Amino acid sequence: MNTASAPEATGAESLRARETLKALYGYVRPHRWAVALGLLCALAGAAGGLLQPLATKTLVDRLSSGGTIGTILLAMTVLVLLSMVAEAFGAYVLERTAESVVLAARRSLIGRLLRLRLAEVDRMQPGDLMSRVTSDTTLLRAVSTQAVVSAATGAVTLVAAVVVMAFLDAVLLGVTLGVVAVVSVAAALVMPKIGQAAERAQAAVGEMSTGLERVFGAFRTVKASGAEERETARVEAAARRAWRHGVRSAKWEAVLGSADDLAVELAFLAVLAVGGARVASGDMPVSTLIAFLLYLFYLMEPVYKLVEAASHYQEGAAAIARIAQVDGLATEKTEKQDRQRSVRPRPTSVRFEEVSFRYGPGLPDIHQRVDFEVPGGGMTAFVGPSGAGKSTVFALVERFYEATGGRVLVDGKDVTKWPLSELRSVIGYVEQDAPVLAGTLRENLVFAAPGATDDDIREVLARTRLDALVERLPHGLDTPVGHRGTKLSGGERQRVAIARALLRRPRLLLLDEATSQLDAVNELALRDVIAETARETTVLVVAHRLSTVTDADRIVVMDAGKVRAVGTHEELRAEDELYAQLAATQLLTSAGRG
Ligand SMILES: Nc1ncnc2c1ncn2[C@@H]1O[C@H](COP(=O)(O)OP(=O)(O)OP(=O)(O)O)[C@@H](O)[C@H]1O
Repeated sequence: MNTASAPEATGAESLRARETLKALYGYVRPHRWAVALGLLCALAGAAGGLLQPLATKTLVDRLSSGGTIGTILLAMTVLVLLSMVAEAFGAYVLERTAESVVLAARRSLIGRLLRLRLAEVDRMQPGDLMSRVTSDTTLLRAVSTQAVVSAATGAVTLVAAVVVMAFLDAVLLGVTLGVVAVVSVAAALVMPKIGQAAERAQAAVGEMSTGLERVFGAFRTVKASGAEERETARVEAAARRAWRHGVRSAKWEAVLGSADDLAVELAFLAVLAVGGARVASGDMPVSTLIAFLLYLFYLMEPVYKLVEAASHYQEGAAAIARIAQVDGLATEKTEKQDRQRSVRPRPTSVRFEEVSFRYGPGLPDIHQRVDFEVPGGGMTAFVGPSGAGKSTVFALVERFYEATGGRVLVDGKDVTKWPLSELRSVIGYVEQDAPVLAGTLRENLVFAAPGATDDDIREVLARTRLDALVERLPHGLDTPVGHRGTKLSGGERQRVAIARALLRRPRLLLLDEATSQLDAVNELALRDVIAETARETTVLVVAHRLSTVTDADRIVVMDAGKVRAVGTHEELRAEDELYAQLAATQLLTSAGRG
């Protein structure tokens, strides 16, 4: 059997039991009064149960002495009803609280996930991160309230029952506890196995989400590659792993569940034997034996509760460990800020001072002492072979990653000194694959500038030549564009992405040109948009088209993580061998020297 790979399975081990308990307390703390109320109700219910055998003993004693039993019967009925009401109310309070714990955990996870640093997201799988929000938090439901209350009521009622049993007959209690102790040791050995299986099952659920996310992220490619069956098998394998570990957890839970039954059954037989002998010898009245046996069955309840609490705890601890891993990931510090959109903004300058950068420890240097200066305004193109580090320049300007050496300055100020949200608010960024989000065209346009007015939108639509498209669409701006904008053409998606960036009225526009060639009309339109924008904004373009560079005020030629030359098209064509080679082909990046 394949027992392999639960990539995150070490989580529970790494998070020590004390930390798990601390984290659990953190979840319960805001709801402690509700949990206390639930506990009180559960205890009231349990107390009702605890009094029953004593009432039964009194009833039997009265019957034997020929007394009346009406009042006792009435009292027992009221007791049963009251304890039922208390238990039902307590259960509701706890379930409600459990949902609130899940909500709080989800809210904090969601808030955290969207603020994660890009380097962390590069390391993790988005599908797995999603499953922590959807699936792992669900497991908190039982552990945060039910397990806490079950453990507390179980412990209290167990002690109370033991005290009453000791008062009834110490010898029989000794027999009972002896049997329970033996079975408890066996149960304690089983516990960690449940936790381990639960964590592996949750990790497999994460892998399943990762697989699905991968498929839907490239749905057409999957179909076009005829990869449906292979991808189905991949996701199914994770589903089967989740099943296998789930079943393993169920098996140990069943063992644990029967262990508590066994404890009580064995204790019952032992008490019956020893107690029967003592009644026969006249050392003990029969009513005491009956009451003791009833307590023994009553004991099932707290023992069952303790076992249930323990297995919920094992499952919950697995979830807590996985959630805590997200808490351990580095996030960005962003502050909310009101943007001033009315005034025409001043273009910013950009400067790289001897910038070195690698994407992570142990990865190669992508930038090696990159140094260039771009004054405010105008258009600067970055060219160079594929992988030279051009898009990485943009990632560092946006501070998606931080330079490992040197400084990146925007408007003369180190990007690490800018408040992050302020830095990004002056930048408009168009990614290379120009992502469009599910939703309407309008939602996509105002995504980076939620306060944009209809006039702003109209102006930008005209500039990006999207007005004709809007007129054609059945619901105009309110037409849904499909998952990732699949209902738009590639050129339209790119122009939507540019319009979105322009609506932000950026002081600096970062445009990572798509490698695909646009048709002549679109190319011309795009060229005009960039030229127009460059009049009032600093525009940096990772250029893949000759037309873009011939228009540029300056061109930065990059090669293997270094700036090789800076100049205009004419200058570079005459002076730089690589640039001359690149420019000789229409598609600038394909002439890589490899
Ligand atoms: N998130 C990342 N993690 C690790 N390595 C990365 C990451 N992003 C990019 N790289 C690596 O960094 C190098 C430079 O990438 P970059 O995207 O800056 O190149 P580029 O010059 O823009 O290339 P292209 O013209 O093909 O878009 C590449 O070799 C790439 O493999």
